Amino acid sequence: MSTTKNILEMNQVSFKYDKEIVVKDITMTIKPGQFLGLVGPNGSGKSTLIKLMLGLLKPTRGEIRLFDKPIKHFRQWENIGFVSQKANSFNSGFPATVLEVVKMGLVSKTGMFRFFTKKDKEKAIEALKTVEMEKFLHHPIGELSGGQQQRVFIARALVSEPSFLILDEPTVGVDAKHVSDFYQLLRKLNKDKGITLLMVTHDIGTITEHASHVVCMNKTIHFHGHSDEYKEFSDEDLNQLYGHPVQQLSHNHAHEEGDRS
Ligand SMILES: Nc1ncnc2c1ncn2[C@@H]1O[C@H](COP(=O)(O)OP(=O)(O)OP(=O)(O)O)[C@@H](O)[C@H]1O
Repeated sequence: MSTTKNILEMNQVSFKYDKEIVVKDITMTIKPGQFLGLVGPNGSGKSTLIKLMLGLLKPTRGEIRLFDKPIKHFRQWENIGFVSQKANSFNSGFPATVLEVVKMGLVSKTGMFRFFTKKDKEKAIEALKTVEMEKFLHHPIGELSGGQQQRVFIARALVSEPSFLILDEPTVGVDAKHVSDFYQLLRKLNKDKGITLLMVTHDIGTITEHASHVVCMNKTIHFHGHSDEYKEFSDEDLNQLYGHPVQQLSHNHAHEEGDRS
């Protein structure tokens, strides 16, 4: 049983690339076991916030703690898995098999110049089993569909057995009929494997069905709480936040007008 109090804490974090502040006064926590959906309009600072969490950018102001440690003292990066936006866009000629791609997830642990061991291979196969892709072990990655590639990238992130997994728009490129299977996989990771999840998405209608918590941001945080409370957000609140009409579906599910594939 983990004794970690908070997986992530941000305290009044602000960031600017140049002159303009793109992330402002963000205070939020993610507790072990949560599945947090991070939503907001295009350009609202979601990817920047993820880069700050991963230590790829340094805040202009404020503090970040990972697993209860100030980020500058944090060393257990293998505890955090990351699946980036557009990870699933290998073309058909890409010269790597599914197994090779997943084993690359161990590079941060093993170092580039150490050969993979039999145990590494077993771990990679185990991760592929978790995402139900073990039968594609020797397939070239580029020959798989977008959704299948995305599962392989999740396996690559899982191979170092992280307890916190960050996914940046993982359903982009996954065809609609496989999106619900994808959420089922996330549920399995969260509920059965106890992995804390943070998922960036534009799909504000669906995420509230699956995530336990939602953060809605547009430079600053507009909502941070339980997803049931987020469902209470009115059309007007959402329209104001997105700066254009946002379509509401039944049960107050919302999705953005127009597709941004
Ligand atoms: N490397 C960069 N240099 C300068 N400005 C940047 C850089 N990356 C992003 N920005 C700007 O910072 C703001 C926030 O961008 P960010 O990519 O974090 O938003 P986002 O919410 O992830 O957007 P999207 O949903 O479209 O992916 C935008 O105005 C963007 O133009």
